[in-house]
Amino acid sequence: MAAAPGVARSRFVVVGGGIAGVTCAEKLAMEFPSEDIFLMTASPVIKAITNFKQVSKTLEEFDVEEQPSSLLEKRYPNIKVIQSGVKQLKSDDHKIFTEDGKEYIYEKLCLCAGAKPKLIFEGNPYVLGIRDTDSAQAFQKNLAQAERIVVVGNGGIALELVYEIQGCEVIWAIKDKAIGNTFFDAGAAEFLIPKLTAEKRETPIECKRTKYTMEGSEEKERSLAASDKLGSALGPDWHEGLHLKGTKEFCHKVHIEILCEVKKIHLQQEFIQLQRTSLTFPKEEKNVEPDEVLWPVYVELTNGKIYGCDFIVSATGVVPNVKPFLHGNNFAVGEDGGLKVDKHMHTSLPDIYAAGDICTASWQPSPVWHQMRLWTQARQMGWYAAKCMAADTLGESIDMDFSFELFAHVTKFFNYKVVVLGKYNAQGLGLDHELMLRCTKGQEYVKVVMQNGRMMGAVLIGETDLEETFENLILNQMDLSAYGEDLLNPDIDIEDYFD
Ligand SMILES: Cc1cc2nc3c(=O)[nH]c(=O)nc-3n(C[C@H](O)[C@H](O)[C@H](O)COP(=O)(O)OP(=O)(O)OC[C@H]3O[C@@H](n4cnc5c(N)ncnc54)[C@H](O)[C@@H]3O)c2cc1C
Ligand SMILES: NC(=O)C1=CN([C@@H]2O[C@H](COP(=O)(O)OP(=O)(O)OC[C@H]3O[C@@H](n4cnc5c(N)ncnc54)[C@H](O)[C@@H]3O)[C@@H](O)[C@H]2O)C=CC1
Repeated sequence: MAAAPGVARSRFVVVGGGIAGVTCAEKLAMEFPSEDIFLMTASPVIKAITNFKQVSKTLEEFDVEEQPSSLLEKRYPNIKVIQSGVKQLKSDDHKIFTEDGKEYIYEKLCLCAGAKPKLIFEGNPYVLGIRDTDSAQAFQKNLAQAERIVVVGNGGIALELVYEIQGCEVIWAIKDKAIGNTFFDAGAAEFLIPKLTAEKRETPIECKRTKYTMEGSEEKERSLAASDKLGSALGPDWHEGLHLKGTKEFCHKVHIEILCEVKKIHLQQEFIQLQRTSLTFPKEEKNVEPDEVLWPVYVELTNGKIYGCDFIVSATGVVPNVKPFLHGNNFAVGEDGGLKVDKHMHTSLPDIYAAGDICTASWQPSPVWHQMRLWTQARQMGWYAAKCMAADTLGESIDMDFSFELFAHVTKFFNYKVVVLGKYNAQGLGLDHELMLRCTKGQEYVKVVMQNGRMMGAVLIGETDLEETFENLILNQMDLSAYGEDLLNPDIDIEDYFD
């Protein structure tokens, strides 16, 4: 049936031009070459995966490029990119409405609208989040004039920032006892800390990849905080094209405040007032210059300390972008605010799927897989959601994708290769587990998590070359009790052992 004038109809509509949405649209375009696939996105550019490499059964590596949507349409002529934000969904009528006043009817819809930074003191102009190209550039611009910043949060972004920033004092405020709590335990944190104090060689700052920039776009004056535009999350090595340098000549100067949160943020005037009454300035702290100036803003921590700074980076996690889709639609939403999806990436509403950062995996997972909002999972979910949409359309059955058998992530922190596998931090294992460690200072840190003689997870920092063997040992759940500590004995070639 033809759609009414002003209304477009497509069998498959995907919302979101990030990794999840683009991968989903590409896979649908391959499965249904004679169907038009509509890809709606609020951002003017889309994310494309290049140089995809399957490192092992479950570990994958790739680059992410920002590209004009015309390139995607050229690669897949049956993908039509519609550059407009979705402002409303009427799931009962299978309709979506975009910001530009248009209406679209779908048969099957996949929501891949990502997430946005969950900021502390949201709305405070001195608090910055980092998510997309715009916010990263706003950060770089502000850093170029900064002498001291406060970084709050202890996950991926904070870890990358404190290491990359040069020429600016960093006060790093973390809730936990040790750094990097989302990826490491205290032992790994100890291994990494010396890198924060080491003098870092000044590397030439250059763009590793050609990045697409909007033609004719002029550099606008920005306020401290970036705009509210919904861009896609940044790609691997996002900081390599940025000049993350403050005004000073030193490399690293990081002071870590543990077991604390931000209690209050005072503007300069408020601080001056308060100083007259109760608050006092920070005393002598390691890696903190004595204060001789007044700062634009002051951060009061729950441990009673107050630090002046130029601005604050809130690297405190993300919240899924569900807002435009919830009104009038009874979606089941997870505790983390994401759209709950079942083992076929299906939300609780008919014909609506979700993938990537927007969704909350709500199936019974494999004992060694868990969700983390990462680009590998965004790709895998987008791909698998398209396969599920295709199978439902064709009345076929489908098994869960193998990528959800084992949590596997490879990345880089403090210039070390980092591989995390399975329940690498003994997540959900309770007290009933054992840890085995091997560490050579400055070179490698290997930790395995064992339960009932079986390997459940591992953290591998440095060039350990153990990822494939450990991946297999976790996947096949072999009883390793007989090998004891030999499992980590560097004099034994573990790969031969298990051949
Ligand atoms: C600074 C930073 C560093 C990171 N580093 C790593 C890393 O090293 N390794 C790793 O694995 N992961 C990393 N991540 C996480 C990773 O980038 C994300 O998990 C992943 O990109 C999510 O992809 P997505 O497609 O689900 O969402 P997004 O990339 O956020 O894309 C969402 C898309 O939806 C669009 N959109 C939003 N709302 C609407 C709407 N209403 N209508 C239409 N379109 C809409 C947006 O414009 C965007 O195109 C990092 C994230 C950040 C911010
Ligand atoms: N190399 C990698 O793999 C990277 C991955 N990422 C991913 O990008 C996403 C966003 O990164 P992050 O913002 O770093 O999120 P995150 O989820 O990795 O870490 C959030 C951190 O903030 C802390 N936190 C939360 N609320 C807080 C509060 N009120 N006060 C103080 N601390 C608080 C948490 O304890 C946690 O340490 C994540 O999904 C992350 O996994 C980001 C950068 C690098």
